[in-house]
Amino acid sequence: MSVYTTVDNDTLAQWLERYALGELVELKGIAAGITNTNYFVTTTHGRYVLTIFEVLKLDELPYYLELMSHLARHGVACPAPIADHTDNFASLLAGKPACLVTCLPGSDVEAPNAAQCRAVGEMQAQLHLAGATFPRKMHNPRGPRWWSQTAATVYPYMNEADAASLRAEVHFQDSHRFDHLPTGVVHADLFKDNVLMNGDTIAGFIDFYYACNDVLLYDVAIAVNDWARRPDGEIDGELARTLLAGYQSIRPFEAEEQRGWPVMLRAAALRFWTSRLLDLYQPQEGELTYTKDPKVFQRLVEAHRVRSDFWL
Ligand SMILES: Nc1ncnc2c1ncn2[C@@H]1O[C@H](COP(=O)(O)OP(=O)(O)O)[C@@H](O)[C@H]1O
Ligand SMILES: N[C@@H](CCOP(=O)(O)O)C(=O)O
Repeated sequence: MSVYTTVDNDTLAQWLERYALGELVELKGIAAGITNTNYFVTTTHGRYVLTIFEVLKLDELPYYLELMSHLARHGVACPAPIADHTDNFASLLAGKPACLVTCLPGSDVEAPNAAQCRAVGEMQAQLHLAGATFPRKMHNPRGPRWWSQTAATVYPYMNEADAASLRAEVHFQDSHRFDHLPTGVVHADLFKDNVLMNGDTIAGFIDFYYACNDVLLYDVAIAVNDWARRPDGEIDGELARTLLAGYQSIRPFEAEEQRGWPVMLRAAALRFWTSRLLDLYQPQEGELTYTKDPKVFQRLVEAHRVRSDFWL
C-alpha cells in the first residue's frame, strides 16, 4: 500500500481552495506505486491524481512538473499538472510537497503484446521530439559516473564471479563514449509499470521523476530491456523489433545510433543492475522502496554481450 502520508477530507478540502477545481467529492488512496503517496481526488470539476512527494523537495519539482506540462501540451500522452491560483504546480500539503495532475484512464500491463510495444515506441519518439523545445535542463543523476561509483561500493558484498562480471561491464562501458549521439529529454525509467495502457493505446507515461537530459538512444534501450523482456528474462525478438519499428516510424536512428545500439542496450541494463544491487546491499534507512531482483539485469547484460542479432 503506497499511502505513506494520510490526508483527511477536511485538510484536502482546505488545500483545494487554492485551485479552481470546485468542491471535493471523494478522496481515495491508490495502492500501487512505491516512492510517493498517491490518491484519486474527485471534485465537482473532474477526477485528478494527488501525489504527495515523500523524497523530492518542493524546489526540485518544477523541472519534472513543467516537463510533464510541456509534453502534455505537445500531445505526448502523460498527465498534465494543474496550476493553482498562484500559478504553481506544487505546494505543501501535510508538510510535504504535493501536486495534482489529470487522471488518465487505463492501467499498466504485465505481459505486453506487439501492438502495445509499437505504441510505446511511437510515443517515446514523440516524447523525444517534443522534449527538444523544453528549456530546462537536468543532468542524469544515474549516469556512468554514478554507476562506476556505486559498483565500487557493492563489489565487497558480491561473490567473486558476479563482481568480476560487473567490473568487466563497468570497464567495457568506460571504454565507450556516447557524446556524439543525439541527446535530449529522456524519461529514463520507461518500464511497463510506468505506462498506463488503454487496450493497445497509450493512456499515458507516468512517473517522470528520473527524467533528465541524456542520450535519446539510452532511453530506447531502457524501454526495450523492460517491454520486450519475457518472464524467463530473455528478450522477445518480435516485441523488441516492433517497439523499435514504432520508434523509428517517428524518429529513425542515425547511422551512429545504429552502430551504438548493442553497447547502449548493455549500458541501460547496467544502470538498473547497479541500482538494484545498491537497494539490495545498502538500503537507505527510511527509504520507501522494496528490493527488485538485480540478477534480472545481470543476466540481461551477460546475454547482450554474446548476442549477434539486436533487432534493428
Ligand atoms: N495520472 C494518473 N492517472 C491515473 N492513474 C495514475 C496516475 N498517476 C499515477 N496513477 C496510478 O498510481 C499508481 C502509482 O503511481 P506511480 O507514479 O508509479 O507512483 P510512485 O511514484 O509511488 O512509484 C500507478 O500505477 C497508477 O495506477
Ligand atoms: N524501474 C526501476 C525502479 C526505479 O529505479 P530505482 O533506481 O529507484 O530503483 C527498476 O525496476 O529497477
